[in-house]
Amino acid sequence: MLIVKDISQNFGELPVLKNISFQVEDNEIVAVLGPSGCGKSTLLNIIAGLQKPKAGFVAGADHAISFVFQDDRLLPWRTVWQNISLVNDQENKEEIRNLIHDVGLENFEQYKPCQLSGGMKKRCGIARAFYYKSEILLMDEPFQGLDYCLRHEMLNMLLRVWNARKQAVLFITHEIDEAIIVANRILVLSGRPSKLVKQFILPPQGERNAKSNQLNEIRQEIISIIME
Ligand SMILES: Nc1ncnc2c1ncn2[C@@H]1O[C@H](COP(=O)(O)OP(=O)(O)OP(=O)(O)O)[C@@H](O)[C@H]1O
Repeated sequence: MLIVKDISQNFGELPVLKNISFQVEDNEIVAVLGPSGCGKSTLLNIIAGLQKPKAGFVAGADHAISFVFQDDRLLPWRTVWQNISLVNDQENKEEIRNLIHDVGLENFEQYKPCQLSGGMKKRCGIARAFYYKSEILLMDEPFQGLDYCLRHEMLNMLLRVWNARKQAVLFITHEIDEAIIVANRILVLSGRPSKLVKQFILPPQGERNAKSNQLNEIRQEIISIIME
């Protein structure tokens, strides 16, 4: 479980985050939405321990955090297999094979990043993040810049991998529909200084219909919070 308690952050005179508190349970995908520049990446950097907050604390994920960034950060001189395997000391061949299968990279194990498409690099990054045994997986707009179809393919792939492993995921995005597809819970932040305005609990994946009135209402409410 991840506990974020009363986090505030300033950059000089600029107040960015104000008293942000929430938890992410094990086996839960929580999406964070908010207007551009409200401090989503700042929050993630604080949780990852890359930045110290002005106030508040983060608990529950001190030692084991996986991070998927907007860019792929694969080692260019390593193959797909090696990029995944290197995050753990002991190589678990079966788990790597399963992950490569689940992300759809079978037969590309020996390819290097320069031989992969953008989507394939994302798949490799996701496999690597799940292979590293972490308490929480942090994802900072991992599918930004991908076209609509590819983004949907990636979200389905993420859900497939997650369903087989169920781990705590904090997913930062500015795409409302992305959050509605992938998350169990959505946290909505206001503009700077950013506060946690509201959280939405989504219906279980199997019962979720993107066109349902319930999800439309959630979508509209999120839009009105973000546009305020
Ligand atoms: N290291 C830093 N030094 C000074 N200001 C910073 C620093 N990092 C972020 N900021 C400022 O903090 C605010 C929040 O930035 P952040 O990148 O966290 O927002 P975001 O919500 O992730 O934005 P976006 O959705 O556009 O990616 C911005 O005004 C930014 O200029």
